[in-house]
Amino acid sequence: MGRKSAKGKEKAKARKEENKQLKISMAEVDEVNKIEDPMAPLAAFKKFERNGLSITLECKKRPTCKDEDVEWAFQLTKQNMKTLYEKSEWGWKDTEKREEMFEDAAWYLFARAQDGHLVGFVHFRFDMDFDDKVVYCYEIQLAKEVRRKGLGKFMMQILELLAHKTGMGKVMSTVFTHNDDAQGFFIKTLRYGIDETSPEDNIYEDQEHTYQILSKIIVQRQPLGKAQDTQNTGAQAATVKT
Ligand SMILES: CC(=O)SCCNC(=O)CCNC(=O)[C@H](O)C(C)(C)COP(=O)(O)OP(=O)(O)OC[C@H]1O[C@@H](n2cnc3c(N)ncnc32)[C@H](O)[C@@H]1OP(=O)(O)O
Repeated sequence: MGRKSAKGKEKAKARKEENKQLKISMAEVDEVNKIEDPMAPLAAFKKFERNGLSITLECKKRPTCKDEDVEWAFQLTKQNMKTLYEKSEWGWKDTEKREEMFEDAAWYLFARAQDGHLVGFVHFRFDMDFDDKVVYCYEIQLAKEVRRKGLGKFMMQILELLAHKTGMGKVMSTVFTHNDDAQGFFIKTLRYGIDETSPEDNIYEDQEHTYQILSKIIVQRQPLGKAQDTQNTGAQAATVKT
């Protein structure tokens, strides 16, 4: 066996560095998933009082949610999305969707009306997507009576703030190309772009897909160590237009 070339050594070193960084990132995501209430430093975002709505927002990890609340979220998702899923390459399967929504790794941002009944939710996760630490929005679903009043935008802005506070690099979501409401909402209003991992961005992919992966980069303006610094809350919130 001959000697490895200098180039080969450099590549191996770079790969080792990448693996090391990946392990660090994974450990950081694990730490974030242990936070009890990631919205604690975002008190100003726990109320939405606008356009005739008076809504309370609460952020919970799935194991601390009531089963009946997650079941309500599942039923709303089915009501809003079943037809859209049936038009996609995935189809709709009650068991699969329910299992996904009940997984321990799920986080919920619930929206409640003044009398306590649920009107909407976001199911999201702090996770790794390839090499990136991300907040992945699995689902945003609102009841019909509270739509087009700014609540969806407000909830997605909370997700961006959570990503910022916890040092995640982007917020991602998967959206059907035939869901005009969601396309308008994510691309035009929230200014999400097509993620590099979206199937149409893959030059080796010639199959047509009915979904796109969208994302928004979160610019980190402070070191991760200060991610939970509550004194910065006002300044962070001010950077987000609601
Ligand atoms: C990752 C996923 O979960 S994809 C699936 C998304 N969920 C669904 O499709 C379920 C049904 N829809 C909904 O639950 C909601 O309508 C959402 C989440 C899409 C949007 O939430 P809303 O509270 O209704 O949106 P919000 O009022 O914040 O809208 C802000 C802006 O987004 C845009 N927008 C919102 N809904 C729509 C729509 N149906 N069509 C086009 N643009 C829209 C508009 O510019 C709107 O501003 P405007 O009302 O002043 O024109």
